[in-house]
Amino acid sequence: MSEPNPKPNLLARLRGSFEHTPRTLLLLFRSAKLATITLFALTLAAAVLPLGVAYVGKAIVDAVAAHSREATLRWVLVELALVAALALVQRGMGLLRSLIGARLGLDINGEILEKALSLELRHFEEPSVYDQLTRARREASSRPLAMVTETFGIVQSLVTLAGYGALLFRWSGFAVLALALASLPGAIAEVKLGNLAFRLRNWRSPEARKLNYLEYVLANDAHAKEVKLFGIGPLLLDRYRTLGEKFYREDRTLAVQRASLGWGLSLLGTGAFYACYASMALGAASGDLTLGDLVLYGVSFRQGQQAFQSILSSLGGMYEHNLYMSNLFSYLAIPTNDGSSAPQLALPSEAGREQGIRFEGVSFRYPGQEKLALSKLDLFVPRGQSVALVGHNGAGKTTLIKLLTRLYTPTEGRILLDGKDLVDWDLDALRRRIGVVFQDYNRYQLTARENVGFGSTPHMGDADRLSRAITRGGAEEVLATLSGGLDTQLGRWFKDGTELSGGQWQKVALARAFMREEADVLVLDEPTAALDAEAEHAVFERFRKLAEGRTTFVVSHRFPTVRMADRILVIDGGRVIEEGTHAELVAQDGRYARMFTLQAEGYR
Ligand SMILES: Nc1ncnc2c1ncn2[C@@H]1O[C@H](COP(=O)(O)OP(=O)(O)OP(=O)(O)O)[C@@H](O)[C@H]1O
Repeated sequence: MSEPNPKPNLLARLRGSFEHTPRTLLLLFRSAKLATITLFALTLAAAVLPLGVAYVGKAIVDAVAAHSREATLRWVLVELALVAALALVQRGMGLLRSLIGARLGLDINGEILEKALSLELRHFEEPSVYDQLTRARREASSRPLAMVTETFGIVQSLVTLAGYGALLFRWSGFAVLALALASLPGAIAEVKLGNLAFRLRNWRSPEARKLNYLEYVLANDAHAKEVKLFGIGPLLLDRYRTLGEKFYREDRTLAVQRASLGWGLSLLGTGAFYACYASMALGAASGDLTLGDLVLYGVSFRQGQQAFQSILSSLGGMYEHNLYMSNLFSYLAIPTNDGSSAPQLALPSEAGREQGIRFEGVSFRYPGQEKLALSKLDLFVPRGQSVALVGHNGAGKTTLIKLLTRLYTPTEGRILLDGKDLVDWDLDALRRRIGVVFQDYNRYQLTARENVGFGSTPHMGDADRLSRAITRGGAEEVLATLSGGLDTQLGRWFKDGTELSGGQWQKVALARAFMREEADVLVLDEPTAALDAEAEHAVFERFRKLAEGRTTFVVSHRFPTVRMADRILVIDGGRVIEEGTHAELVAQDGRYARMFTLQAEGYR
């Protein structure tokens, strides 16, 4: 998001306060058209009714002064009717605001999440985008409504102010001027402080995330074990408190500034009021004004001032809301390349087309990193070949898989599947062809049926496919232990959930990948690390059978698994440094052979 200019002039700030109002109103209109129109109509009524009440007040006093009982009673009844109507209008506005707020929050949150779905993996790993997303989500339920409420409030106050101004003008143009001038410094201060408050929160964003993170680590089931056993709780709590204290001090300074400035400015307004009031009272004393006029002008000045004040405080708020909306809109405008608009290139005919996966001079650098994670990789894997990737931690194996599955696009070079660049593939069609299980697979706190079925959502209701996937993933035994079968809630987050062991979760994740029966490229990125040796062997035996005719990539540190592959690639520093079958690589007596011997010795 573009940071607000640190020192824009007042006019620019004022203009900036309303920059996103039209688009927000449009959002509101789209979400709740009828309610918005009604709210606007009620706002106008709420603006006009107090003017009527003030005018009737004058009529009552004049009727009293004229000793007319009938007129007095009549005006009191009119005032009662107006006040009752005003109360009704205000209730209606309150109701509409809460309904519109709920609707708008839901719609905007939906839009934010929909956008999150279209973001690429790199966006989630970019702190600035992640901050933008967090900020957008944090206040989605309150800010847009606040902006609308504030805008309508300003319209209401402007109408009221214009009305009081007109009433007051009948007495003196100077009084109107005094009303405006006495309120001006407040306008400046509000806009300034509003800007400050937002920038404070904006600067804080990364730190605020840290605060949330500390909170999360301290009070979450997944971390509780380590936090207790390593005794890091007090240390983390201490950090949490230190950061929280810093926030508190900043907030306190701002609040004190706001309060003291507000106090000083309200004193100015009070002074202006009493100066005018004295002049009115003297006018009434000398008979230039009726008692009713004195009441009317007094009320007009006072209420006019209040209307002005509420416009001012709305301005400060508007500036903040507007900056929030600008954050939201720029988040929603992040350009994404989700493949939906990718040009669908005509493919050469099936017969003449290369079948397999080709890496051509592929290099990749993670956003914000200097080092290449993959460097000038050339590779061709014909359809049906099984490939194992081995290498030290951080060698680039997972990166290669992420590029192959198009979670990332190469920084340089290209990857072709069946002769067509991955970026030209329709993303859905591409993803349908690839089944993948990562080492950090998800544990959905949902039913077993959903945990498996998510592998192919169109087939979630296909009992045969589900059961085949469960068998292939080796998860039959896991399912057999669940009292509710496929409909058992998994995990501990929700009521009646059954927690699984690490290995059991892994089998469920494997079953999920096997739901993708159409996939002809299968990728297992160390998904068996939590399985015992016997279970891993069983998985790979099955995997081998299933994978017949399909292209497979397996990342593993275990040689009994690796050696089953048709072709082994040894990756180091983002390059393929050795390749061949197990026997060939052992014969080469290079890096692979050394790694193999080391592990074999470990098993002895
Ligand atoms: N999201 C990321 N952002 C920045 N750098 C990353 C990211 N993921 C990985 N890297 C870096 O890229 C390099 C390759 O990492 P990669 O995950 O591909 O290794 P790997 O061979 O799969 O390792 P392991 O066996 O530990 O899983 C490493 O130097 C790592 O620090």
